Amino acid sequence: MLFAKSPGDSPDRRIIVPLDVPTLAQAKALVDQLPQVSFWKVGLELFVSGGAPILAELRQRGARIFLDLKFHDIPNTMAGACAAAATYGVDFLTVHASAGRDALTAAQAAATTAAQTAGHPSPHILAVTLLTSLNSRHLAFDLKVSLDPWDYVQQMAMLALDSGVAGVVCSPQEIAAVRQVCPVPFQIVCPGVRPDWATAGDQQRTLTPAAAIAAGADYLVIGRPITQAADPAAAFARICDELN
Ligand SMILES: O=C(O)c1cc(=O)[nH]c(=O)n1[C@@H]1O[C@H](COP(=O)(O)O)[C@@H](O)[C@H]1O
Repeated sequence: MLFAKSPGDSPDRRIIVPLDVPTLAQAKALVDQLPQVSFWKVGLELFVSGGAPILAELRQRGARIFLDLKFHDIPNTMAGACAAAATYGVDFLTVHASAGRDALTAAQAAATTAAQTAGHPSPHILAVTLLTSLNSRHLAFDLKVSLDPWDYVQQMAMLALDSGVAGVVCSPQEIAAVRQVCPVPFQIVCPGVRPDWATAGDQQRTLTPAAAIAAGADYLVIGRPITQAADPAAAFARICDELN
């Protein structure tokens, strides 16, 4: 499962759909509704409520898995959590970049070792740079960070690269900032993606799917525009058409 995006990856294989639902039954129903989706994200809501069975279910169906638990803790705890998560055989796993260099390095090392012991390829640890629900005002006034999102994300990306993790999660608005300092094959995975026919909701720093791919995203995480559409399969197909 350790892979870099191949240049031949078609648009549909570069879209990751989050299973942001409260029960395993609802998650399975969504997976059944969207057989075209090859890459699913399991996040906090579903993992806390339903636990690991959804991961086994997705693996059995041959899907790629992004386990998005956004760990943020001291290095020893991060290492233990990432080692445990790596035994599930997932492709991507998230931690917060602001946990710091030692925690990031420990996370990737522990995940790699645990995955190998369990007979899985190592998961790619992705460092979340700055949540896409935050804007420059939140950064300046609430968090008292003096950098704007572009510079802050770039700093977090340099820290992630330097710490040995495989990539970052960032808004599509900062893809160029990341690529300036993190060469391929460092992975750039972007939520905060909104087709122009969808509402932004709580996302603050967005681009359309086509603009995000044009800017150099390796993968797009697109949730509610697909999963809360009246016809999720049609919404997914419409986004793929726009990317083609
Ligand atoms: O790590 C993530 O996936 C993530 C990071 C971030 O900065 N922003 C963000 O929205 N996400 C996730 O991406 C998904 C976006 O979903 P939608 O806003 O419905 O498209 C959610 O599952 C979020 O948890």
